[in-house]
Amino acid sequence: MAETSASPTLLLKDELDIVIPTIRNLDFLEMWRPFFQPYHLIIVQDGDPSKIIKVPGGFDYELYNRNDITRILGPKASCISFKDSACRCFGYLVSKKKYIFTIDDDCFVAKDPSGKEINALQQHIKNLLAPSTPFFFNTLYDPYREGTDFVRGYPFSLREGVPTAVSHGLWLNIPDYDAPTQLVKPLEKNTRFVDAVMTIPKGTLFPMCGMNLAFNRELIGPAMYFGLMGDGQPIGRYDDMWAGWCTKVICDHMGWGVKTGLPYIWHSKASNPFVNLKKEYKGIYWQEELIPFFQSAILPKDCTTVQKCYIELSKQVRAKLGKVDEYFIKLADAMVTWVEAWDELNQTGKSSEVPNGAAK
Ligand SMILES: O=c1ccn([C@@H]2O[C@H](COP(=O)(O)OP(=O)(O)O[C@H]3OC[C@H](O)[C@H](O)[C@H]3O)[C@@H](O)[C@H]2O)c(=O)[nH]1
Ligand SMILES: [Mn+2]
Repeated sequence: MAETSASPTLLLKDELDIVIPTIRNLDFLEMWRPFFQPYHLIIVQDGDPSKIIKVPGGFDYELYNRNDITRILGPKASCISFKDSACRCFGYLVSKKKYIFTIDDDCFVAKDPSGKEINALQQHIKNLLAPSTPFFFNTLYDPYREGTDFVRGYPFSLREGVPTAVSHGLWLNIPDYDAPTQLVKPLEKNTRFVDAVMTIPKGTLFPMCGMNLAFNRELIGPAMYFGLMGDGQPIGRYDDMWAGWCTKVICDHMGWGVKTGLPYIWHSKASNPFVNLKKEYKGIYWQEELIPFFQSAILPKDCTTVQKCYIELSKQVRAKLGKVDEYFIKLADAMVTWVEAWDELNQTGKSSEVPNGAAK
């Protein structure tokens, strides 16, 4: 794909929000300042709403705490997790932009093998603006990157590709391992930089991590619900996994692409594996039933919008996973509440965005 004269990043300066969940602080923004400063930030403050989160000067942002979430959503706030990074999806709800990039507050600028700092946001933008190839795998990976192309035998009828809905980035240093793996390999670091972006083939699920993720909100936003986790819930650290499975099934149905690979960020802090084990353990055996469910999920032809797909999926979750655990009945209800909140905030054009400060 030929590079436009203007850098892709500038093309989306006013079309992309950066969503950051935080229960700590935002010092990490200093390192990202050269790449993030031109963009609007949506900060979702988790935990105690009376705690003051200091935003470094010079950033254009809106900040929402739990009181804001309750004020804006009323009873629908029940679908937004508390005391879990899943709260970040509130930022997707209130954004008015076409694209979202979400990043954790312990993720820093990584360097490529040449020592050059990686502008992760720019790479995500390139990924989202270039088509995907879910129907036929290109063995030279992303055919739209400079210096590569489709290989011999690649059908010309498929070379236009399809719209890209999701760009899933990776992590150097602390990899996104589950608790058991973290426990048995406490010192393992990811030092491998793989210079590749690839489309995840249609019909294939993947473990989506919310740490370094971008998506086309206008396409897949209504399905990017980070499931009910944290306070009062029997499970944690499966919010992004849930969103990844739901969105991949819907992207496959709608004919959109999901990419993974570049960009890398530097993940600095390993969360406590014992705490993580307590959060994850039910998910570790439940997912042996969840994966077959998503692999066999079929969406009817009359599901022509993401909302209709998501509601249909929630019905199938209730019917088929409700017997695994009653949690999935609650989650199916929360999925419906999420779509209702999405439509309420995004059809009336109600803007909750205010410059540089707390929400209205
Ligand atoms: O109760 C909480 C805990 C954390 N956050 C914010 O979420 C971000 C991730 O937190 P942390 O870096 O401590 O967790 P990790 O285990 O490294 O994160 C991975 O697993 C959990 C999620 O799936 C996450 O996306 C993964 O990256 C960070 O910004 C915390 O401040 C919170 O809001 N509430
Ligand atoms: Mn982390």
